[in-house]
Amino acid sequence: MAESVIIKNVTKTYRMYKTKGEQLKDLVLPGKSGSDFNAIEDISFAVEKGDVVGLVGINGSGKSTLSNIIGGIVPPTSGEVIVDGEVNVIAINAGLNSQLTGIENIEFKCLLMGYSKERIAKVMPEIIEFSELGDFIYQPVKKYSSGMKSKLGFAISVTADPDILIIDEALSVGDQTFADKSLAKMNEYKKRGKTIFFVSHNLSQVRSFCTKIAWIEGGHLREFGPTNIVMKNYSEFIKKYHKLSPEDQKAFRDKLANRRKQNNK
Ligand SMILES: Nc1ncnc2c1ncn2[C@@H]1O[C@H](COP(=O)(O)OP(=O)(O)OP(=O)(O)O)[C@@H](O)[C@H]1O
Repeated sequence: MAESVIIKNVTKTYRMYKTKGEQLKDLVLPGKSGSDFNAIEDISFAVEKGDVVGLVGINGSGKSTLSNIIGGIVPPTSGEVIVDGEVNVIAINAGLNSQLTGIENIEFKCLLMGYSKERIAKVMPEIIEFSELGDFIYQPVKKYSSGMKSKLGFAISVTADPDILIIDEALSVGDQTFADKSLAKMNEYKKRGKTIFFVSHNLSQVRSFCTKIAWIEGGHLREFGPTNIVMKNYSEFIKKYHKLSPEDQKAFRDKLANRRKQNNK
């Protein structure tokens, strides 16, 4: 089978500051204050065309960072992602301009995807209908709730028919009817052999929808493989994690966070 996404030694490092002063000092004397934090570190795996990959991990593990790097929204600090085809990311805020109206956002995203004026005019009614936003489509996106933003993002992306679709928690904020409709659309994509990345905390949805799982822990890839195997291990981990006292959970998260810090002063 053909590889559709190859992730090679990808690391994303953010500079962290405790105060505004530290941040300013780092501008004047680079490297003298603040510390580096690896949101993700040395992640490598390859995905084949038609794979539906669930990205799982506890809060802050690096799922969104990885999906934004695969989608080309965020550049990696080192490593590379090789993608065969057009990628589209659906997340609550991905690629939407809050100053523009819903309609203007649709036009803008379609232009970015290289659509002609005629093609935009053709897909516009389809996108508006899928979005269920009614007259809100004429309002600036800054007036939208997170569910409404997610609806608009989902409607644009599924109509764009990309080769690779990344869905980041987009279903968790909408209403149930919209989530069902979106899940049906995602299943249609799956049947057509498209590559999908699905970021979710809803483990039963992940289990039923995904064929492979990448389990991210503290910025590292802990496991990658078939859903039945990785989800068994991940569910056991989550059960144990939830049984820990809040102090022990914090100690576990701190241990992972320390591993991600560099050059600490
Ligand atoms: N722009 C940024 N600047 C600094 N740190 C960031 C930035 N974006 C993400 N991080 C940090 O990187 C880590 C990974 O964040 P990310 O959003 O990728 O995690 P996640 O697994 O998607 O979390 P969640 O399940 O809570 O959505 C977090 O500790 C986060 O604080």
